[in-house]
Amino acid sequence: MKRQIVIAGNWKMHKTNSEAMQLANQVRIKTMDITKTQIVICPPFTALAPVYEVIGDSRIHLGAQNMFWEKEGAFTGEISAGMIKSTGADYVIIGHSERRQYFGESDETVNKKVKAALENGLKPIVCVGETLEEREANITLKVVSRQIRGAFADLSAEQMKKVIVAYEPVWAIGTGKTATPEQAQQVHQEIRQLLTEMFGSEIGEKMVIQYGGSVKPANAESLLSQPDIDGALVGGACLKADSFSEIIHIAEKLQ
Ligand SMILES: O=C(CO)COP(=O)(O)O
Repeated sequence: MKRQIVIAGNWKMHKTNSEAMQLANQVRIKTMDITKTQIVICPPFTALAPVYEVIGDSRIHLGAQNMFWEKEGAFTGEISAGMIKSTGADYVIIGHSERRQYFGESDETVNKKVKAALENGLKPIVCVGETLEEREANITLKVVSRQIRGAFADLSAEQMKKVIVAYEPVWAIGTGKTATPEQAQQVHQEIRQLLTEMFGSEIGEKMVIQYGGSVKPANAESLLSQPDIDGALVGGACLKADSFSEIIHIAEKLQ
């Protein structure tokens, strides 16, 4: 049986508050018939509270795109897990490749953030993935394993029950180049095997592993039909309610 599919939209640095509320409302209306698929939308920090007003207690969950690991203090410009939680969000994306590439995030900082998120009742969506150079050098598995071991160092199996992993090959993000379903499935299977080794078969079996990288209505079905692909982390296609809800409806039919 397929695990529950989780479709998350990473809005990245898009949408003013009024635009964000409009998009969230359109997504809410277009997904009213969805009962099985878990939907998460991740607007920028500034729009979290206003978007929560729109989605309220609907089945749509709210997530942030990043956070800092400290509780509070003199960290100008940073946002804590508790602050995110207070907006109504219950998810947070951690270690996105854009954060790693442009903002110096490392496996170590990802690990600190994952721990702080869990301590504050936020479910982390932890991103891993190789660059094109790494794929061509045949070190995809090595890179992804290092990222997984680093991100989840010192965590218990109990804590891992709250975690989602997103495999996002860097070369497929925003490029229109998707990993083929077979390429993605292979890495997902390897990630699941590694999680089983680290945390036992229950975690390995139940872990939701999303695929991200140019997911759109045209390729969603072939990706989501793979046995180890349990959802999608959608960038560009989540900025339009039509394409995002189309992906969600494709997921709904597969369960
Ligand atoms: O980075 C992504 C989601 O986190 C994927 O972005 P695109 O869907 O635009 O390739």
